[in-house]
Amino acid sequence: MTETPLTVDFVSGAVDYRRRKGGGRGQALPRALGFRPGITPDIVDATAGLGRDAFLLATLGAKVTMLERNDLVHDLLQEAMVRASDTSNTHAAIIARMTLIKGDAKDILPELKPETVLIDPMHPPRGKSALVKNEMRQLRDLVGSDTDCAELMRVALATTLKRVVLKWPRRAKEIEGLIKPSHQIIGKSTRYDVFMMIQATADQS
Ligand SMILES: C[S@@+](CC[C@H](N)C(=O)[O-])C[C@H]1O[C@@H](n2cnc3c(N)ncnc32)[C@H](O)[C@@H]1O
Repeated sequence: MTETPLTVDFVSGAVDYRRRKGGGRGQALPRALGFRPGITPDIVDATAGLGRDAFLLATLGAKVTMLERNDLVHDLLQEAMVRASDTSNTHAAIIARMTLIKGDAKDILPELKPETVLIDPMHPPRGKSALVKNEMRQLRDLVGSDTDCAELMRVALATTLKRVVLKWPRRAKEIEGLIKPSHQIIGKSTRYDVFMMIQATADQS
């Protein structure tokens, strides 16, 4: 059977379902990033990928700057943003809150000096690889394993003003050499490690 090519789609399927039926600000990701009643952070998504997290955050009202270093993934995102904008006023309003930049976040974050950063690198391969979703496997085939994610975390922790959130598989090995997170939000398969900058500085002293 031929495999469907990797696509980015903000108007149908799982992404659309999550927009319409998802748990809003109560979901683990927005909570980890500091969404509160009346507070909507501006976010830099340093590892944009297929844009699903960024789109969800923009749906919840956040301005999201997406960084993606892979040329093909960047272009898929850009095309999907144009298609979504043309679909409806609702989608156009969400996409208007999303900005896409091509390049390596390790170089761009120091220029942006962001307040809140999300980092979701390609995760280490799981033992039960058949369970890895098809599109994630296709993305991994394209971009590789993000073996520099420890360095990306170090740059993010050094340049972000308020909060860095690392999205990581719940049971995966820790990234070596990182300071301890201020707190964690643990879901069924995913864990969010939250690094608050004031505490991160205090921990290092
Ligand atoms: C696991 S995917 C992110 C999935 C994304 N959170 C989503 O909701 O679709 C990781 C992506 O981050 C990109 N990436 C990894 N390290 C990066 C870096 N230092 N700068 C820019 N992009 C990076 C990879 O090319 C890949 O497309």
